[in-house]
Amino acid sequence: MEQLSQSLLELITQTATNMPADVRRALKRVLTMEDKNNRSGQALQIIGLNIDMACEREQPICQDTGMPTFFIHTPVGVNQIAMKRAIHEAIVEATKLGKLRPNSVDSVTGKNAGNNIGPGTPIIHFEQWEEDEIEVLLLLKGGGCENKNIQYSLPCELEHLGRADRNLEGVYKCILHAIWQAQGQGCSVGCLGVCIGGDRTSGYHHAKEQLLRPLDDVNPNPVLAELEERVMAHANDLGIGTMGFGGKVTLFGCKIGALNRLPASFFVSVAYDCWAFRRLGVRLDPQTGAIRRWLFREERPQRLADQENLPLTGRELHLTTPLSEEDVRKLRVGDVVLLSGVIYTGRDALHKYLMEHDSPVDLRGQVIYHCGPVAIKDAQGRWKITAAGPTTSMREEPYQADIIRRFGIRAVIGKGGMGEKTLQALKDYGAVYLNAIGGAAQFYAECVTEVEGVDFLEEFGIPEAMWHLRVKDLLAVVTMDSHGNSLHEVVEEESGKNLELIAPRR
Ligand SMILES: O=C(O)C[C@H](O)C(=O)O
Ligand code: SF4
Repeated sequence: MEQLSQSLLELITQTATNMPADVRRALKRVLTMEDKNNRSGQALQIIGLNIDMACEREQPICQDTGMPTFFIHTPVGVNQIAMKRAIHEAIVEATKLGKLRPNSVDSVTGKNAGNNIGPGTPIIHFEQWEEDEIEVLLLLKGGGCENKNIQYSLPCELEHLGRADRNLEGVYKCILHAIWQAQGQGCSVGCLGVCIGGDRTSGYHHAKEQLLRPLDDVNPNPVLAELEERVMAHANDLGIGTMGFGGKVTLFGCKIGALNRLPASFFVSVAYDCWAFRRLGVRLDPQTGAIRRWLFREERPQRLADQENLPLTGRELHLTTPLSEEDVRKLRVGDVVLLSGVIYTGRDALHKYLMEHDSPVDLRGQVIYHCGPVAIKDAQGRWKITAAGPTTSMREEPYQADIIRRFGIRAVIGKGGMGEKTLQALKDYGAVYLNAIGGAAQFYAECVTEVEGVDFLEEFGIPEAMWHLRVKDLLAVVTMDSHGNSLHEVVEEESGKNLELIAPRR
């Protein structure tokens, strides 16, 4: 098995950087469904462009390279201990090369392992089979969409939908509710893996297994096939749209499986995957570990975007940091901004820290970017940002208003929107929320012209550190302004009403 580790490294690299063929086909269709001149359409164009850039550069599609989850079938007699060792080797190497972000954090100490190895990471599921090849499927599912997974225990009451009973109608309601509760926070357009039944653990596991099915297959169970079709026919009437901007497309796949359950339990487990749906596979020679063939991978993928640069409308507003109150008060929901100057990344660890400590830099008039980049050092020892899309902002809701007030921050860039407390702070202190396009890590890395410094690297690790980034023309949409308007509130409310129309209460 001398080639095994190298084959696995190729699998990891390709999965992080090259979108699967079936997902490309689905997204290509999605791209034609939205008008390029509206917010969702422009976001989709950026997503298409980002997928092309990632593939050409062999760099991560999204900076969150997710939880490496392997589903492996081996012929009887293959040494699984040796395979596990080879997987670990490949993961460490892929992390060094910046194909994976260091994503494994000690849950007790908060320390980032730095190499993606630790208790529970990576996840490896082995099974034996009677074929004479090894099959390795890899799913890289990021944290933002993982946070939007949801498990229902039927019967239950659902907002906007009323009672969900222990039957397929109840399951249908749960699935629609799952899409609705995710809004744009899981980087819609999304794709669902669903399991009806099982227990709490096997339910989620089987839901994820559904994501291993080709998007264009037909469910072998005709009842589930019909349910999948029904979800696909109606989910796009919700109006959530790309990134929750409102629009015609919200979902590009729904795969449903079922497991037997205990009489007392009836779970519906939903695994929500973002548009950055990364899963590929390989068939390996069981003697050498060499790749015999690829699964889901397109040899020479065609470009998804129409052109190499984003077509701008000319209506974009140019802003340079530091921002004044006047700059910010002029902005209204719906404006598209091109931001230049120095911005500071900060996510969970930094927000918690700033609640109790001073900032290492003066943040008056400055911009906080909710972002955990992939960063590697070049040959001269200088930091280079190789992937840098936004992270879900809602996690900072408990802190953001206080931090805006205490430090005089004028803009927050993130994705998925924030809540009422932050909206009030934007109004009270003159600040704005800018929604960047989630997952577009190459598109945003391109805007970073220089790393001017970094704080808390040792303490917080690469994704959580405070990076001082000089950016040029970073594109984002104003979705919460300083006049009390929030696009997220509007879309959530309207899609809630649509939910009531799609599946009437009983
Ligand atoms: O961790 C990240 O960079 C992003 C995360 O996947 C998210 O969607 O919030
Ligand atoms: S940032 Fe968005 S695209 Fe990336 S892993 Fe998170 S949910 Fe997926």
